[in-house]
Amino acid sequence: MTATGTRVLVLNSGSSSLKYQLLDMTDAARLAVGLVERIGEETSRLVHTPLAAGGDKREIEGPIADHEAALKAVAAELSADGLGLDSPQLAAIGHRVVHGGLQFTEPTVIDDAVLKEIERLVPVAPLHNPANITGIRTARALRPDLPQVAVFDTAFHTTMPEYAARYALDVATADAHRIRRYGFHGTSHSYVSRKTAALLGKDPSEVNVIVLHLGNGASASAVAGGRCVDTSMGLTPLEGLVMGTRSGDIDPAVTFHLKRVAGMSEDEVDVLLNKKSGLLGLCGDNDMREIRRRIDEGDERAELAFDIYIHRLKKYIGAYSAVLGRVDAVAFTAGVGENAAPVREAAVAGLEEMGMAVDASLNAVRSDEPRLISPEYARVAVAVVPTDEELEIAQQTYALVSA
Ligand SMILES: Nc1ncnc2c1ncn2[C@@H]1O[C@H](COP(=O)(O)OP(=O)(O)O)[C@@H](O)[C@H]1O
Ligand SMILES: CC(=O)OP(=O)(O)O
Ligand SMILES: [Mg+2]
Repeated sequence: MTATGTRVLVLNSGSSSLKYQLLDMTDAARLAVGLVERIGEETSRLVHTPLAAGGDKREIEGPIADHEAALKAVAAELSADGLGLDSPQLAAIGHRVVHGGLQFTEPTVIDDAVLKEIERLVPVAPLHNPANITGIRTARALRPDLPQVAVFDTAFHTTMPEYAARYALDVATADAHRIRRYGFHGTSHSYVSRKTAALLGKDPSEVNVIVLHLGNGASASAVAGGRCVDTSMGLTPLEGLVMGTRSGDIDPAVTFHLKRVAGMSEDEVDVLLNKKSGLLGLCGDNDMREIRRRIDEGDERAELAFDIYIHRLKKYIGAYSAVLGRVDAVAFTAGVGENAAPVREAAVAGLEEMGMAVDASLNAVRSDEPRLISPEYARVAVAVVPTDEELEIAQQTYALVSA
């Protein structure tokens, strides 16, 4: 496939948001960036910045019913800046697709068969794959002639050894239903682990990195010499760390208990664990900024929620240190990891015996650049490494269509 244009539109559809970037791949310049949030609510908001047109940020408020309406609104904003989807300079549209199962280990041009497979995986990514599918269908309807490429969150984790990926479940049952650890946020874990190696002046093959992707969804991964060897999310993006609204690890028997003793239905348990738990369930807020503000005012519920979040994070740092044997770096990324200095400080506090420490003044620096926050004497580099899933998706998409 040979692309005629050099631009790629990247769509990152979340359960209630749509993030997008239009890039020119000749120099990876961002021409437009934006976000639609609170899709499906009365208070939806589109924030669009036409960087190429030198235009100011535009904010449009008002209800946007679903991801189809969101993408059409984005297309209209791009058109207004002369960057519309009808442009002959557009080479492809790259989609973040959260669950690719075992079959998708590489970026893939989307045809009907691929779309069908992504649909088959909806039960194991119920918050994410439906939004991704709507994004693909809408984009295809707008530009049926253009290649659409899926870049999967699960792809980077397919290198995990069998003993890390397989649950200790009856093998026949697990295999019949393809139940195993898939892991997510892989595009970010891959990008950030490579950037961390570069920050240390090393090749990815030379370093062992623990990546902590802390956004609304959150996951940890152990990356040895550039390959993922373990990660905290599992069959679905519910396992592992405490998240904005998801519980992360719990005793699976809690689910039987909720059904048998608390009388909840399957769907109610699903909604409880995915949407009403995590930081939100613990203290009523899922935004780390708000939690820190409440802690500063002496709010004990917010403080306990923070402590539970940090305790889980610490457990994974410990576990992945043992899995890797030698850790060269711990990298914090995504909304919370990049911005919340108190989270980084608390997660590493007390780990001096493991060679990990945070320097308070380095940790307080705000920057969009990858940076070290550990003191010089520390054996393990602790770093803040901003993720860029959109750039990574654009590069993988363009590589595929221009090959
Ligand atoms: N300045 C900040 N301080 C603390 N937390 C922040 C800050 N900015 C953003 N966050 C956190 O980042 C989260 C969103 O992260 P992000 O990576 O954008 O998530 P997602 O991609 O899953 O939507 C917010 O819920 C918020 O808690
Ligand atoms: C997989 C996942 O949890 O993604 P997000 O953080 O975008 O919700
Ligand atoms: Mg994200």
